[in-house]
Amino acid sequence: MDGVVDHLADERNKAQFDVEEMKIVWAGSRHVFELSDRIARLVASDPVFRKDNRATLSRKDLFKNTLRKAAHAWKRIIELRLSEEEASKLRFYVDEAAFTDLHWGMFVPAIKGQATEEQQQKWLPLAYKMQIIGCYAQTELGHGSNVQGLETTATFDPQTDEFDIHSPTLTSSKWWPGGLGKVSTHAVVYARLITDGQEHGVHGFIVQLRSLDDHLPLPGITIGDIGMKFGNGAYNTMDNGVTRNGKCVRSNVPRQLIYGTMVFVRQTIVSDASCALSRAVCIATRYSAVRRQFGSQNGGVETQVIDYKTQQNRLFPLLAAAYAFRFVGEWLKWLYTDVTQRLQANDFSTLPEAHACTAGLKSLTTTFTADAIEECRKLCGGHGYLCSSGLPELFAVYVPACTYEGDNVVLLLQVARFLMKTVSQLGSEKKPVGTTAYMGRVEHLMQCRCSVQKAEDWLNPNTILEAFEARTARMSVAVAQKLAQFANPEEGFLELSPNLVEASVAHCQLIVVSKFIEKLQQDIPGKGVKELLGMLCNIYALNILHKHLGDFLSTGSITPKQGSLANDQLRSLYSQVRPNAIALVDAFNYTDHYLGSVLGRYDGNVYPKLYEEAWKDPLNDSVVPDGYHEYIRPLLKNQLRNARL
Ligand SMILES: CCCCCCCCCC/C=C\C/C=C/C(=O)SCCNC(=O)CCNC(=O)[C@H](O)C(C)(C)COP(=O)(O)OP(=O)(O)OC[C@H]1O[C@@H](n2cnc3c(N)ncnc32)[C@H](O)[C@@H]1OP(=O)(O)O
Ligand SMILES: Cc1cc2nc3c(=O)[nH]c(=O)nc-3n(C[C@H](O)[C@H](O)[C@H](O)COP(=O)(O)OP(=O)(O)OC[C@H]3O[C@@H](n4cnc5c(N)ncnc54)[C@H](O)[C@@H]3O)c2cc1C
Repeated sequence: MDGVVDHLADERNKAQFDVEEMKIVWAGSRHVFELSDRIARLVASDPVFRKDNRATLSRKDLFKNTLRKAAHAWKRIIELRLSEEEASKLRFYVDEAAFTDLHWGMFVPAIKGQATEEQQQKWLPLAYKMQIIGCYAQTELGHGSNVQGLETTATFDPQTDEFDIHSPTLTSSKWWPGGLGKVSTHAVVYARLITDGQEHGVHGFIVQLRSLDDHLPLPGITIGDIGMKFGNGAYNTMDNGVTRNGKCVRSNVPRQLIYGTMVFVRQTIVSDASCALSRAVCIATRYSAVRRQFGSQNGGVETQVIDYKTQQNRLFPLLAAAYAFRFVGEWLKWLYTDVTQRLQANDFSTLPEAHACTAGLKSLTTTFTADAIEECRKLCGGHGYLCSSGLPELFAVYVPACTYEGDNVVLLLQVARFLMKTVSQLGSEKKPVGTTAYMGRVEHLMQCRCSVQKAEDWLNPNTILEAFEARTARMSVAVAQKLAQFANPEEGFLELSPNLVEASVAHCQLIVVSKFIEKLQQDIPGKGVKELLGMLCNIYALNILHKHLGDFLSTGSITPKQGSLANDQLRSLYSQVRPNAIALVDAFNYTDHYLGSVLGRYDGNVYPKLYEEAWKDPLNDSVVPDGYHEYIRPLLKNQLRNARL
């Protein structure tokens, strides 16, 4: 900021907490903060990583530019001898969906999680050095959610000791895998295993797709890109592929681990949600402090839009959710590490819970984040619709997260199965543990009464927790009782699926709230840091309570009066957060390069930069547009009737 006027300086001076300490809390540790900060600056200062031209590039140029960036990133990783952690941060800050996401994010983890020792020794060194590039080829044209319905077959031929991978139908073409269309040389292909004419369900197979000499597809394999996707630049930096046929090398692992890569990636998606959400919130918050509309008295300045209660009511719950998702993401990472260690010791006992938590939280956080990015666009008024705000592209890149790695509704139905199983086992030897431990107090939760009498009573974490637990337990038990009335449980499950999904959402919201509350029980240094986090936790919880009041009231978990008091408390919390809003988004420590938004600039110098940015549009290369002589002039001169268009 040297020599630059900080238009948000007054806002920063209002902060009542130690922003530098909050940056460490957000990053997770001082080590991660320092590493992230260093790598973010490295990326921001490298001209190859510029991204302000993405909206105007053609698909081919966009894609080639992504290849250039990926190659440059790899070069820098080698030159600077970056660690795995640093390299992954570098790719994060380059901020462009690319085949490398799938290589490092799914292909390598799939081999690590599902391949035998021997296979790992063969493939991992090649993958680590990027001497092969891999992708994750599960989804087909005809089946995505229904993994057991995949049609690709892998038939073992004992004579050649090979598997014949076959796409027997058009709908069995692998369709969607990122990186497959144009870049990947190898894939983990999911196919139905057939030996001796017998089927053994879906397994993963490492398949070479392209020659390592000239990149041409190997004989019998047809590969291409599936076409333009939603948004202009956005996800179109990625090649998503279609392929048929191939040959492969044998794989043999326990059935439960076949889905392991999805559990891993869903866990990373929850942390990613806090990144995408915080980014949108940072843009909307800074711009809301810069933007002024109405309220001028005697020719004085107008009101900053962030001071309107409606703006706060829309924005601050999103800010609170960004922090909430950060902390639940941290916890989920711990849960995943724990389950992985157990699996290595052949202990599968916590896998169902890990599956339910990753599936449910992936669904909850991505749905919320996608909606929140769009809300942030609206919070920025008309300028939010400009590509230079960064929000349209962020939305277009982010929104498929609601679909990939499991459609969000399909995933909530998985949580519902887990919840119903838990309810059905109540009263048996098997006691609910972990995130369902509260079900162990179901008798109390079914009849307890919320004690809130005045608005401030809602600041008690135990009060909030019990209201959320009572709501979820009562919704789950109610739907379980309805299910029990069906002679055929699967028929009942289909019929009641909307109620089941609602119970799952309630359960996942409870997890997020409880993990935020647990975070606040830790030692958190820094003046005012814990206090501010406490306010955000309360905003997150009370806003859900307000938005889902129907659930809380219909289950009798709170009274209408208590619901109204929660809303009063929310308004008071907004006033307390308001002076800290800019500092709370500064704590994300995003560079202007990463934010990619004129509206979210650190210095708040929005208007001159918007004006400057507009002139860079290719349409402004000439004053009189191309096409004037053919189409505008004849129109104006009334010569269209004779014109050849
Ligand atoms: C290091 C840097 C990291 C960076 C990260 C990079 C991320 C990059 C992001 C890039 C962007 C996009 C990539 C996108 C990739 C993809 O989309 S890959 C394809 C993903 N596909 C899906 O997610 C499909 C969704 N469908 C399913 O998961 C299942 O098939 C479904 C469970 C919904 C259907 O199940 P059913 O047929 O009903 O049941 P079945 O399969 O028979 O299961 C029986 C049994 O197994 C339990 N189960 C199910 N899933 C899991 C799991 N994942 N883990 C553990 N256990 C699981 C299920 O609960 C049943 O248990 P039960 O005890 O018998 O009830
Ligand atoms: C950008 C992007 C990247 C991707 N990358 C990859 C990749 O790298 N590798 C890969 O293998 N795949 C990839 N995919 C595919 C992705 O995993 C699937 O699209 C996803 O799992 C959803 O499956 P589907 O498309 O079959 O949806 P469908 O299952 O056809 O869903 C359609 C609708 O049906 C509903 N529905 C489906 N089943 C049920 C049910 N049982 N009960 C109630 N409702 C139901 C859904 O909620 C949805 O509303 C990618 C997809 C996208 C968009």
